Amino acid sequence: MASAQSSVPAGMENFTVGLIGMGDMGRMYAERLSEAGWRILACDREDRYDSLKEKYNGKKNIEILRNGHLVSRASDYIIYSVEAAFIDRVIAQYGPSTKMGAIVGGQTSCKSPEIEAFEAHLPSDVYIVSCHSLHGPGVDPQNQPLVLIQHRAPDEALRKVEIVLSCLKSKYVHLTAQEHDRITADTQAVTHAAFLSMGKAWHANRQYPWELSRYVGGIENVKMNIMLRIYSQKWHVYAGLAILNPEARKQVSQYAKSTTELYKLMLEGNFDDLKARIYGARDRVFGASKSWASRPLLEPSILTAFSLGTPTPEEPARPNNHLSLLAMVDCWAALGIVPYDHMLCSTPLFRLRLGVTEHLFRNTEMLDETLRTAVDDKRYRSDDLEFTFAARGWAECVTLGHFETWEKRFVSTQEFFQPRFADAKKVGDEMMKKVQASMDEALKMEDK
Ligand SMILES: NC(=O)C1=CN([C@@H]2O[C@H](COP(=O)(O)OP(=O)(O)OC[C@H]3O[C@@H](n4cnc5c(N)ncnc54)[C@H](OP(=O)(O)O)[C@@H]3O)[C@@H](O)[C@H]2O)C=CC1
Ligand SMILES: O=C(O)C(=O)Cc1ccc(O)cc1
Repeated sequence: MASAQSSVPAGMENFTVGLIGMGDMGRMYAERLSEAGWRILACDREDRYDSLKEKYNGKKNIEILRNGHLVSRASDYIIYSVEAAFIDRVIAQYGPSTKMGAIVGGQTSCKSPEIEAFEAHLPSDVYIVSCHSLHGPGVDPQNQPLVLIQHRAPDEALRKVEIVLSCLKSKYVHLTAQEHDRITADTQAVTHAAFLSMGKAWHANRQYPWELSRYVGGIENVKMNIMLRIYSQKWHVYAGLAILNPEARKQVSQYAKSTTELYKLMLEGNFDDLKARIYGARDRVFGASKSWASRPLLEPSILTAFSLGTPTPEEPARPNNHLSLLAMVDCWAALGIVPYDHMLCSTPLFRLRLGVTEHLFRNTEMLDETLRTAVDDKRYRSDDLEFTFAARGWAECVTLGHFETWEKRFVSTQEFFQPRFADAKKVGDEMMKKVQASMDEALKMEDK
């Protein structure tokens, strides 16, 4: 069964990997693992059996089966790659068919419900080792973090999972389910709230921000690009991550609270209190971090490279008050979160989101100009009002656990920005490559 470039070690030639859910992540795993020589049994919903079978017919060690029962009974390691909101239902359906002694894991972005479902529905004679690739399906997994959760399994089972997934060339991070959920809430949930709100605010004002002025600075362009990238993904990925993660609610609510309080200080024209609050937050979030002290996540030249147009005397660079970024740091400070503590578990997009925030806070002159603009420049008031509404709207949705409302909010804005996604992806890939190269360089320096 092993292919020419097989990475299947002796003794595991007959080891079979089962994939339930052949969406973006499931397909990425199926294709990469099969290329490394592993035998794959995979399924999606039964009505996709014929189309999937045709797509993978006779190719790359992948056999498509009709449903998860057939995958579960014949696989030695089964990965559920379905929507987080369905995980309980799907595991309840197929879990009892799991082969005796097999290893089972899931790819959902939030681990508490997944682990609960495994415990509730899997037979006691199977092992649980879960996983989470901390990147989207279009990103090369090499050197990206891959969380492994040895929940109910001997070391030998974990070792087998490590061997199978080694072909992804990711960096393993071993965590408990609870640690995983805490870290992803502190990093992804907070920063998603910021960029989801940004998109909603622009949409509410019916603005394509890149069309507002002839010169768009690097920081603005990176912000827009990250926003577009988030809205170009499937809604359920971000909804699941926020709504189902028991740790995320507090973070998303605090983000809305921080936004509202900062906005009120701006309306009052209270420069001194705003400055004291933001400087205090900066010191708490960035002050003790060694990596902040050593080098920036985003080289300033990267940001400059992504400016659009050139400032002219008629169209000079226009300062912004960056409420979205100020609120992110205020939120982390209020919750005692230092995002650098979680860099081992950071996604490429998170590094970009933190990088752009860090860029603003590293530069005292720019930060002061931002605070001045916040108080003095009334041209941003309506954008910021919409932004504040948006942040509160997302927080309410997450607190109430309303998936349907969340979907409607997301999809309506997704439709508004749809025409820009293809271009944004090209530029975004370029940005992430540069951030990755800069991080690899920093790691090399630390190793010396
Ligand atoms: N996309 C990302 O960036 C990342 C996603 N994840 C997580 O990985 C998981 C999968 O995400 P992703 O691949 O992007 O999502 P997709 O929506 O692309 O894939 C999920 C697939 O599972 C299918 N499915 C649902 N129910 C069943 C069932 N009973 N049997 C078989 N298949 C079923 C879905 O069908 P249908 O569409 O009809 O429901 C869909 O094809 C999610 O939990 C997500 O949070 C993790 C890391 C990154
Ligand atoms: O938004 C991010 O940080 C991403 O890089 C995309 C992503 C979304 C969900 C995940 O579970 C993992 C990665």
